[in-house]
Amino acid sequence: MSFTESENGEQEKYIHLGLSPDSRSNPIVLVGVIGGSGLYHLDNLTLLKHVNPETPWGFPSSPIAICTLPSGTKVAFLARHGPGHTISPSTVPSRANIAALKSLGVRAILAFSAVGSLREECAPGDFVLPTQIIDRTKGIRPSSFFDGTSVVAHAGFGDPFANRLVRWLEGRVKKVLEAASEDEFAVAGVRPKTHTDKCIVCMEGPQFSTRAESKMYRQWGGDVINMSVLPEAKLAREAELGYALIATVTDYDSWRENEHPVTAAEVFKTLHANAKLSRHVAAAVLEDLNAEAAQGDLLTEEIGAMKFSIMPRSVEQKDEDRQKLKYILPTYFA
Ligand SMILES: CSC[C@H]1O[C@H](OP(=O)(O)O)[C@H](O)[C@@H]1O
Ligand SMILES: Nc1ncnc2[nH]cnc12
Repeated sequence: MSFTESENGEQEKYIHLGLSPDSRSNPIVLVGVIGGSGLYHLDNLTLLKHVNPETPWGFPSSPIAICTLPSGTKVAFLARHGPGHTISPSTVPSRANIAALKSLGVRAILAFSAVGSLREECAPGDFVLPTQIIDRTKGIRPSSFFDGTSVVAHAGFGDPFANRLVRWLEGRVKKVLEAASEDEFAVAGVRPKTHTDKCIVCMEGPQFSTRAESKMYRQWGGDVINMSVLPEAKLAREAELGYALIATVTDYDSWRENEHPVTAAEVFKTLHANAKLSRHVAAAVLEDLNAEAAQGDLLTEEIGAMKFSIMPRSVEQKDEDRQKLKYILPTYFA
């Protein structure tokens, strides 16, 4: 295939950004939002179309909504558990989700998740931006794009979230929560707060934790708990995408003495209010985040993150595997 001069320019721009060449045939979308439990759509957006890319790892959880902000900026929205919440946390097709977002040109993912709190100070209704993860999944979720291929890669994951992106979000989320009207967003009469520098435990589920497990996670240093941040965050790192999680607290899990342990009914009580405030936060940050993803330095730490993670004997890598991996890392598997 040959390109005109302007197409060559476009192609260079995509390769410079570490994007899949496939994104040339789609509208360029730099920011992807993954909605969790209770968050199946965003507000204030105009739907342009749905896309459903078939990736080498299958189809995403749901067709991805390509929407425009009031300014015309495009963003992609994906419902993690499907639009009707039909996919359990252990079977979310995370590889397809991350690969599909990357194929659209996405560089930054803002993921939302309903979480249980392991700390008194993180109350239902509060928002938490974690910076660390403890993995308590059980090895049953495909968690690497390199699994089953002849290519071995060891992504760095010491800082599992895109720290610069998290820092950038912190102040903005705080501001939105402070400005949100007390009556509109209060949960049990209390105004939601923002917590930073917290550690999230990702458990397998679908059952909630026992009291003993919940107490153990507190001793380990866990602050909040969910069933979804992994392998999503690992795969975003392998695909060189900036990934940050906005965790919204729904319950106190099962560690509190003399209190009943968490139930789904309790989670549902707070989901609606949290989702409403999440939409508010998304509306407040997406425009600026898109501008940062387009030309700021915010996401530069992710680009090139895999450069020295891939083991070097490329002569022994199978061509079909290189072709597959090119979908997420076109710079290294051209
Ligand atoms: C509905 S309670 C448990 C469920 O909620 C969270 O989902 P998500 O992270 O997608 O908001 C949690 O991870 C569990 O999957
Ligand atoms: N207590 C909890 N444990 C795991 N995932 C959750 N999601 C919401 N609350 C949760």
